[in-house]
Amino acid sequence: NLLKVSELGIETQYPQELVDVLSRINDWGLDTFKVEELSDQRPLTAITYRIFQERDLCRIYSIDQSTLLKYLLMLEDHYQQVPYHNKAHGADVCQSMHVLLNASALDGVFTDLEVMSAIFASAVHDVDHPGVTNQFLINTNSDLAIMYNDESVLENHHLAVAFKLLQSQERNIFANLTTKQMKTLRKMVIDMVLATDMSKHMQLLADLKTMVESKKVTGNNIIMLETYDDRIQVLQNMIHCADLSNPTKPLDIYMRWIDRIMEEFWRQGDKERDLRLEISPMCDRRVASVEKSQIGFIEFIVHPLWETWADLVYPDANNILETLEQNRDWYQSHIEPENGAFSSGSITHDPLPNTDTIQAANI
Ligand SMILES: COc1ccc(C2=NN(C3CCN(C(=O)CN4C(=O)CCC4=O)CC3)C(=O)[C@@H]3CC=CC[C@H]23)cc1OC
Ligand SMILES: [Mg+2]
Ligand SMILES: [Zn+2]
Repeated sequence: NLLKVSELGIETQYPQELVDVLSRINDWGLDTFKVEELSDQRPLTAITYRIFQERDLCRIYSIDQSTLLKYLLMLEDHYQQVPYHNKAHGADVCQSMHVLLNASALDGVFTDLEVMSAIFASAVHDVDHPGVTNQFLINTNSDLAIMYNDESVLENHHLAVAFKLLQSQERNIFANLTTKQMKTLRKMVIDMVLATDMSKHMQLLADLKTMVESKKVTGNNIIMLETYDDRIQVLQNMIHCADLSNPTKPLDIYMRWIDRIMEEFWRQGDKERDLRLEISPMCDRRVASVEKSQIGFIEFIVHPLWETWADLVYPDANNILETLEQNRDWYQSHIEPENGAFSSGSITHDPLPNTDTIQAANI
């Protein structure tokens, strides 16, 4: 088992099973929940450590393995125990980003530093998330909203926590980067995590569409990105896609993410009800229509984004888009029937949002 610990980075009673599950590290559809169970609740450390090994980043950047483990374990401990935005989500987005970076249309496009920045940004992107939205933090005059003046409150906080944890010498995984490399990494990580704020979604998607229309490729269909703005725009859309990847995963895995996000939204709705605040979209557990919310989420947000991403890296994301459309069709055909006026329980009230609802959702 000692060998296993150094290879895996964490202690576990199931070393062989964990090694077997992690052998799918490069696949879309790795079961993050299985890693969570088999790693003794250390999915973020297990997955991120494996990706650093897979990409040989410790050798390339002289990162001491015990320093990396200390940082990852501390980072993981700073994810809160909330239903969805917990360490399993961080691990899932990190692994999804890792797979997206392997698109053949992006072969050789990004430097090792950009790749490490993207993996790091994904691992840290929701650290210390309190399980409520930016709007809720603003509406309740929270300390975080005061600290960040209502602008990308959560995303600024995730970044501050992630970089603060680097400040101790025993956890500074970037100690051997040059000053210039660290400056570049820090800027790219900030730009990527800030791009996970859903209020940036429409602008990000519009810019991606423009890039797709004017796409320049080399002879063997590899995307050419000449400026920092082009390069960071692709990385921002990539982390945004990874953050919105639940509906593109195998249906059984997708359903388990839905259970978690809905419980987190409903707990926020419970708080809003107690505070006599207007209950946010999809947050009222008494009038929930989970299927309709997912269809709206896919139709208005997830599919437009993934359709455009699939264009950019054509044909590398075709299977992902296919699974998304199959999952959408599944929910379309499983909408609970409109209940009669006298039925109890979850009668559905959520109308599919028209555009001003979407605008109102401040996305
Ligand atoms: C697995 O399922 C989900 C996973 C994540 C999210 C997130 N949602 N959001 C916004 C909430 C407000 N939004 C809306 O209400 C838009 N909208 C409607 O008006 C009807 C249906 C619908 O989606 C936009 C997305 C987040 O901000 C979370 C944090 C970051 C990324 C996605 C997360 C939503 C999911 O299922 C609805
Ligand atoms: Mg977030
Ligand atoms: Zn996230």
